[in-house]
Amino acid sequence: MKMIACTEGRSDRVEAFSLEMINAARSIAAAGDEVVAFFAGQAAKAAASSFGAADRLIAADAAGSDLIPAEAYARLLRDTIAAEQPDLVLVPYSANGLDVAADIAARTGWPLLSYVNEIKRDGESLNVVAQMYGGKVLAECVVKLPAVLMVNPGAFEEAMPGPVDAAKVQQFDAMPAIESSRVKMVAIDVPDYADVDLTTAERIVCVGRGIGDEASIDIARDLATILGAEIAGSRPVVDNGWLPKLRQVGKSGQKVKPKLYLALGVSGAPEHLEGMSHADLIIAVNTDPKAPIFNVAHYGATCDLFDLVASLSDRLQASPGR
Ligand SMILES: Cc1cc2nc3c(=O)[nH]c(=O)nc-3n(C[C@H](O)[C@H](O)[C@H](O)COP(=O)(O)OP(=O)(O)OC[C@H]3O[C@@H](n4cnc5c(N)ncnc54)[C@H](O)[C@@H]3O)c2cc1C
Repeated sequence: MKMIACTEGRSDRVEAFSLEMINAARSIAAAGDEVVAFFAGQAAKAAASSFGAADRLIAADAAGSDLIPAEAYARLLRDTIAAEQPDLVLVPYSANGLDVAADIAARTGWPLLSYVNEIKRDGESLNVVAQMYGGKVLAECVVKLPAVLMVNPGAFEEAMPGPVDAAKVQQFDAMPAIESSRVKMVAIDVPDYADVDLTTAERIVCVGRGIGDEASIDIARDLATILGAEIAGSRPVVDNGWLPKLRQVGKSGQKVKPKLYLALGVSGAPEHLEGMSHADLIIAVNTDPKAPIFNVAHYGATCDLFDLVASLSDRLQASPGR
């Protein structure tokens, strides 16, 4: 079986979820199978020095531009699929991947399964566990190959980074596809980290919509201060203007990996998990025992966050240093 693991990166860095796509393919590869990493973007050199867990790398080098629209990425991937004839294409659930996976499935006629968390091999088919309803329901599916799977970042461990054998790197110019693309990506707005950089925080207290209103964030902020943690929020909290955008965790926010992640009133939608599921220790507080955040939490409390935060803050203040 031949598998293409789609990867991404910008400037001189590859996205961590790229290594997860390679590992997802590796996890179902049997002897004699081949895992081919596909990359399109400016970070082709970084891809060649990171994706050694794949058997080969096909890199479409957008040397002059970080602005690669999904339309161009999909076209480059389609050409690669036509040349390689893979049995399986793994695409990350990313802004780019959302467009690319649909394009590939529509044009090849292959089935597409989205929000994939688990993949097991069964002869010519795959048994796949995919999320539905923001992760509240898990669907067990059997899909015949060839197929396209859009895999949730955070669902698989990252493969060990390392260089790809130079003889196994096939590089070509992505610029013609970018220049002829009907969609032009004009700019990428990178956040200014002068205020806070959650990506380097060791402890994070994250509030979700369960916090109720802006004023109530103060009780979580006080707990964060006691814990020496940064305060963060899920997207609805940020969309409501209760916390600044730089403090949003998730797909369209920051990807964090603190030693402690305390999630208060966060449901654990896939887009949120993408930003925090690799934290060393996740503690979740939610009144709903079926909240998907408990699927990734190491410890969980099914209770009202206000009760827990109040008594935890009191206990910590009563015995500092514990
Ligand atoms: C393309 C795209 C990108 C996205 N990017 C992001 C992103 O970067 N980050 C992000 O977070 N989301 C993102 N989302 C949104 C995501 O799908 C969810 O809607 C969002 O994460 C839900 O936020 P939440 O958990 O705070 O709210 P909800 O899903 O409303 O959950 C609130 C939770 O609080 C619990 N609760 C309520 N009251 C209490 C209480 N008193 N005590 C304890 N628990 C309580 C409830 O049981 C519930 O589980 C994105 C969505 C899309 C489509």
